[in-house]
Amino acid sequence: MDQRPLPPHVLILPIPVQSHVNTMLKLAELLSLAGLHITFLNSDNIHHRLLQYTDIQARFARYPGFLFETISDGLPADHPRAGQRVFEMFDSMKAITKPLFEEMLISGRLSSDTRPPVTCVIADGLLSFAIDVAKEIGVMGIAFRLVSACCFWTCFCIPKLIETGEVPFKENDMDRLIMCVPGMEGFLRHRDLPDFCRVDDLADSKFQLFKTETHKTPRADALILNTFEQLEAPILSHIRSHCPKLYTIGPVHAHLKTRLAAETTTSSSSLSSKSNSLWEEDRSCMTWLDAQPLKSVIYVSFGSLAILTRDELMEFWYGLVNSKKLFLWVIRPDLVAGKDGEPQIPVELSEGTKERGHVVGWAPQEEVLAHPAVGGFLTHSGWNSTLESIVAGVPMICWPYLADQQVNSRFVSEIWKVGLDMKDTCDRATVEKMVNDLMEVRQDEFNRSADMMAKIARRSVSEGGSSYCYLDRLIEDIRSTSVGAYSR
Ligand SMILES: O=c1ccn([C@@H]2O[C@H](COP(=O)(O)OP(=O)(O)O[C@H]3O[C@H](CO)[C@@H](O)[C@H](O)[C@H]3O)[C@@H](O)[C@H]2O)c(=O)[nH]1
Ligand SMILES: C[C@H]1CC[C@@H]2C(C(=O)O)=CO[C@@H](O)[C@@H]21
Repeated sequence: MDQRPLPPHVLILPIPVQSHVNTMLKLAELLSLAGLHITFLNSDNIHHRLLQYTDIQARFARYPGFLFETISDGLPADHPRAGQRVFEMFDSMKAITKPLFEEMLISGRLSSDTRPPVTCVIADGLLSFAIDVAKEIGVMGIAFRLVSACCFWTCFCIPKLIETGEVPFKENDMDRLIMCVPGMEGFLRHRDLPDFCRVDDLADSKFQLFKTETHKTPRADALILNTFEQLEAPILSHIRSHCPKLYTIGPVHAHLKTRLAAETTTSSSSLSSKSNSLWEEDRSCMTWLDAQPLKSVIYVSFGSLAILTRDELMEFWYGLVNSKKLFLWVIRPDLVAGKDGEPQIPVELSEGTKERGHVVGWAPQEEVLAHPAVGGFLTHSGWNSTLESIVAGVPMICWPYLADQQVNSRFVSEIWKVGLDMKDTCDRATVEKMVNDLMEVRQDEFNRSADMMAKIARRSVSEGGSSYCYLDRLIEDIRSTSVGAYSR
């Protein structure tokens, strides 16, 4: 066996959905900046959409060791890949993607005379099969779970929730406190648990997926989380007692910006870390924002997967118009369920929107949140949106839709105090009141808190910050384990 150290070659496997791909592409670029070889394994569906709406090939061409590969997600081309149906992907990936992935790694066809063999696998934290394959071929297997530490830890405590009878819910007292999740005893209620805990039958496939996959995480050689120490310290210490090799490198989007800015080559300065959008961005919103007063606009977006009923859409719409505040709203082409034709929009809504609103199908969200005219964010509490809002110092109104969003919204309002939790309600009066509380009545209070948290977040990804140091340590560990790869 040739004992010369193998150059590090990392294979990255995301769950094929917008936010996971987006964040893992940013990690891939951070590792490429450090000179590591990267093979990024997208699904055919995602790869096609990235080529359609981004300059992804050109952007990554500057990294000679970077290569895109594709693999089937096992779903039919016309599958919606959104809403609760997104979870069907896990069955198809286990049935179809897993054997293809295994063959890809074991056959060694990702290496050649000019490309070293894979020496490390970084896989989405819910794809434990990829860690098993990494072990099989004797290379480092790292889980990257794309949710908050508080959500990860809540999922990790699912067996305790079952043991103590907290799940399934016995009574419908959704405000009863949960006392068996260490670190969350004083404020986590039943309604704040991930939505897949709201089941009567524990054999529910989504419930079992999160319970099983989360509990397999310690089998990985290490765990990466997109968070920063100062944001979730108490929870991170609980996680480290089970996953001692834990790298907190977030907010990843801000971390990449910092490292690209530090690059001396002129090409990197022109290559701002663009978003990796799967929809066409409508930049008219930036021109519209330029014409608005400071902190006068509430930005509204429910991420890439949430699906609203028509009634929910109307309640948000009336609440926004009745608040008399300016609003910028992302209404994705597939946001509203059963959009069979465009029923008549009430005149008071169309008039109010014409006067104070701007609607786009997809926005350059990081740029929007950084715009001085934006004073608030009505969000579904997806983890990337939450981190982007924290870094931008923009207070939030949280209307969680699924999974981790319920936990995130509770932390935003009760622990980090950078917003309001609108969980489990959707009526125009509440929307109007919360928008006015955030944008007017309590604006100074939330801005002070949000500004403080933004400074801490930015410091963590600056040189010498906790996330900056953890990323350096991750890169060093990948390099050193590459030496012993294939001989484990
Ligand atoms: O008009 C838009 C709207 C969103 N975004 C971006 O899309 C991403 C959305 O990510 P996120 O806020 O995390 O929401 P989801 O797309 O819903 O993400 C899924 O995956 C996340 C990470 O696991 C989870 O936290 C969420 O709950 C889950 O729904 C963010 O980076 C946004 O900047 C845009 O660029 N333009
Ligand atoms: C897109 C969904 C698939 C799983 C993700 C997740 C996680 O724990 O990684 C939680 O639910 C959703 O937010 C994500």
